[in-house]
Amino acid sequence: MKLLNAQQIRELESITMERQNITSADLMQRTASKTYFWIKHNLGLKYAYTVVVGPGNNGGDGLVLAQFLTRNDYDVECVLLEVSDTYTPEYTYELEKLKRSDCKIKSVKTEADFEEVNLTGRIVIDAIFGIGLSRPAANMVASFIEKINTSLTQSVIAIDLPSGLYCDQLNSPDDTIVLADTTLTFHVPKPSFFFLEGGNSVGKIIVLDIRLDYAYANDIDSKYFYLTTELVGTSLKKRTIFTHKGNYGHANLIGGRKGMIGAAVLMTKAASFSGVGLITSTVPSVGLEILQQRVPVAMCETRYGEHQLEGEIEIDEKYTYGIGPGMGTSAASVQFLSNFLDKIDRPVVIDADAINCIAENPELLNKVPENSILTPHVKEFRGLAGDTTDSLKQLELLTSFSMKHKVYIVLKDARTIVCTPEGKCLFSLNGTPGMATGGTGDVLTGILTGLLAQGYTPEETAKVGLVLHGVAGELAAERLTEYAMTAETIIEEIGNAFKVLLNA
Ligand SMILES: NC(=O)C1=CN([C@@H]2O[C@H](COP(=O)(O)OP(=O)(O)OC[C@H]3O[C@@H](n4cnc5c(N)ncnc54)[C@H](OP(=O)(O)O)[C@@H]3O)[C@@H](O)[C@H]2O)[C@@H](O)CC1
Ligand SMILES: Nc1ncnc2c1ncn2[C@@H]1O[C@H](COP(=O)(O)OP(=O)(O)O)[C@@H](O)[C@H]1O
Ligand SMILES: [K+]
Repeated sequence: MKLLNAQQIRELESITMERQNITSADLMQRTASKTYFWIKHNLGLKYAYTVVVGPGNNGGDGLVLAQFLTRNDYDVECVLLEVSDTYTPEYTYELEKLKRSDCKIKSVKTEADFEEVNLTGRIVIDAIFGIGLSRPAANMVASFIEKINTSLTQSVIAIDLPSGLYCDQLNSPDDTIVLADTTLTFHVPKPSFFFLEGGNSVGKIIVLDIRLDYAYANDIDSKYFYLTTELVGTSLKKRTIFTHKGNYGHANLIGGRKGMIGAAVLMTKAASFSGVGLITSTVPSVGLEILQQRVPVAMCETRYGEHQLEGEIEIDEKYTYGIGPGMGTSAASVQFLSNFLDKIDRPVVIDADAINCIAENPELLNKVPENSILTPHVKEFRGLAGDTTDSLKQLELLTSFSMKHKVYIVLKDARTIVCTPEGKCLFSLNGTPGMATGGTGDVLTGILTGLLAQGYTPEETAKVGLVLHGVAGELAAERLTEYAMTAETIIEEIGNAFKVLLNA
C-alpha cells in the first residue's frame, strides 16, 4: 500500500467522490460510521465519551460520530472549540443536526470556558485537527490540548491523527500535540507516524478502511510503501509435498566471539524457525559446545579461530550467508570480514559488528555484493553513512546510500524502514518498545538469512523478515508484557507470527 502525503490524500478523496458518485458529506458519514463501529466493538457503552471538535472536516467527523453515539444511547458530550469564524458547509450542516439531538454540546471560546469541561474518567475523542493542520496549535487550542494531556482521562482516541501532529511535515519539539492512546486513522498511516518528531503521540495505530478508490490509490506516484501483514502474507512461499530439506536452502550464520556467543546462538536459533532446510553456524571454537547444546538442529563450523573469527574463510556455494552479530571489530575481525567479502559474489545479510567494521574501514563497502541486505540500527547507520539532523534528511540519506551502493538497507528503529537499491522505501508499524533490549536485532539477522536461503528475493526477504520479526515481538509482548519479553521469547513467537501472516 502506498504511503501518501496530505495533498495526495485530498486528491484520492476527491477522485473517490467522483468515481463513487458520493459527496464529501457521504464520505464523512462513512468515516464516522467506521469509527463508531470500532468504538462499539472495542469499548462500548460502559464508558462516558467527550468528543472534542475543531473547525474543519476532522471536526466534521467528530460531529457525525457524536450523532452516532447519541443515537445509540452512549453517555456523550461534544465540545466545540471555537477557533474560527468560518466553517465548511458539511460542518455547519452536521452541527445543526447534532443540535437537534439529545447530545450535550459545550462551546469553548476562551480558556475561561475550560472550567465547564471535565474530562476526568472519560474517553476523549480528539477530532480537533486532521490532515489540514497548517501551523502549530497555539493559544486556546494549545491550552485545550494541554488540558486533554494532563487530565485523568480514561483514554484518548485521536481521529485520523493526533491533533497538532502534521500529516507529512516534521513537528518541532515544542509543538503541542494530543498524546493519544489510540489513533484511528483512515485508509493508510500518515508519514509523520514514522518520524521521531511527533511520532510518539500516536499510541496504538488502527487503520480503518473507508473504501477510497483502490485503483487510483495504487497508481499514485509515491516511492513510499506501507507493509501490512496481509500484503506480506501473500508473499509466503508454499511448501510442496514431495520436497526435502535440500529444497529449502542452507543458511550459514557467521558471528560470535568469546563472551558474545549468545549473539550467534540467537541468530542461529531464529534462523531455525524461519523454514530454512539446513543451518550451519560459523563461530570461533570456544562457541562449539554452547551452540550445539542451545541449537541442536544447527551444524557448527569452528575452523576459523578459537576466541574470535580469524583467517580466511572457505566459501561454499551451498550456503546463504549472514554475518556480523557478536564477531567484534578487532583487526583480525576486519581481516576476516575483508577476506569473506573478497570471495563472496552473491547477496548476503550483513549486521552489527560487520557493519561497524565496514564503518571503520569504508573501502570494504565496495566489496559488498550488490543486493545484499545491511541491517544497521540508527547508530550503526550513522557510522556507515554519516549524521543527519532530522528524520526527513535521514530518509534522504538512506535512499541515496542504498541507491549508490546498490544494497538493501533495513534501518532498524522503533519504526524500521527498508530502502531498496531503486530508492523505494518500505515502512512497517509492526513491533513494540518491548523489543528495545539486547539481542533482538540478532534475531532479525537469523530470520533474514533463513528467508534469503529459501530463495526469497532480497526484497521479499526484507519485507517478510521485517514484518515477521515485528509481529513476533508484538506476540511476545502480549504473552509476557513489554517489560519481561526478551530476544529469546521473540524467537518462540516466530511460529505464531507466521500464523498471523498466513491468516491475514
Ligand atoms: N475531505 C474529505 O472529504 C474527508 C475528510 N476527512 C476528515 O477530514 C480531515 C481533513 O479535514 P480538513 O481538510 O478540513 O482539515 P482539518 O484537519 O479538519 O483542519 C482544517 C481546519 O483547521 C484550521 N487550522 C489548521 N491548523 C490550525 C491551527 N494550528 N490553529 C487553528 N486552526 C487551524 C484550518 O484553518 P486554515 O488553515 O484554513 O486557517 C481549517 O479550518 C481528515 O483528517 C479526516 O479526519 C474524512 O472524513 C474523509 C473525508
Ligand atoms: N521502540 C521500539 N519499537 C519497536 N521495535 C524496536 C524498538 N526498539 C528496538 N526495536 C527493534 O529491535 C531490534 C533491535 O536491534 P539491535 O539494536 O540491532 O539489537 P541488538 O544489536 O541488541 O541485537 C530492531 O529490529 C529494532 O527495530
Ligand atoms: K484529530
